Amino acid sequence: MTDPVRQPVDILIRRLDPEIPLPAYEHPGDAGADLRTTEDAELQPGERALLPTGISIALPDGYAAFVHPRSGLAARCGVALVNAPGTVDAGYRGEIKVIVVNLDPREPVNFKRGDRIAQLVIQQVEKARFHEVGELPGSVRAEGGFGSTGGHAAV
Ligand SMILES: O=c1ccn([C@H]2C[C@H](O)[C@@H](COP(=O)(O)OP(=O)(O)OP(=O)(O)O)O2)c(=O)[nH]1
Ligand SMILES: [Mg+2]
Repeated sequence: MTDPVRQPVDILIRRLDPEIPLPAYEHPGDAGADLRTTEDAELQPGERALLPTGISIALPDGYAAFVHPRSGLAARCGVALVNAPGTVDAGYRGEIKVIVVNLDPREPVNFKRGDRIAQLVIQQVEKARFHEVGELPGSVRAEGGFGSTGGHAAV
C-alpha cells in the first residue's frame, strides 16, 4: 500500500530584510529549510552570538519550528547552536534568531551576510495535560538512565 501524499503545511512568513532569500529546502525530502543570517559576524574560539535571520513567521496552532544546527558547519568549523534545537513557538511573531557558538579550540569562524547558518524543522506538537500523582506506574527501565545500560568505557 502506498502512503497518501502528504501536503506541505502553509506558513505565513514576513521578510524583515528584502535582500535575504526566504528559507528553502535544498532537496526534495529535506526535513530542514536553511536559515540565513542578515549580519556579518566573527566568532573567536568559545565565543557565541545571537544572529538574526531576517524572517518572522506565523505558525498554525499545534505546530512548532525547531532551529537545528547544520552538520557541515559543525564538522568543518565546530559551529554549534547553544540551545539546539531552538524552539519557535506558534505564537511567536518576532524575528527568528540563531544562537551560534564557535566550539573550535583554535580558529575563529566568519559568517557573512546571506550565509546559511542553521535549518528550520517544522513539526506538529502535542499539548499535554499534567495530572499530578503520588506514584507513577511501574516500567521495565524504571529509574535507570544516564548510561545505565553501559556501552561506554567512561560510564
Ligand atoms: O533558537 C531560538 C529559540 C527561540 N527563539 C524565539 C522563538 C521562541 O518562541 C522565543 C522564546 O524561546 P524560548 O521559549 O526557548 O526562550 P525563553 O528563554 O523561555 O524565552 P521566553 O521567556 O520569551 O519564552 O524565542 C528563536 O528565535 N530562536
Ligand atoms: Mg519560553
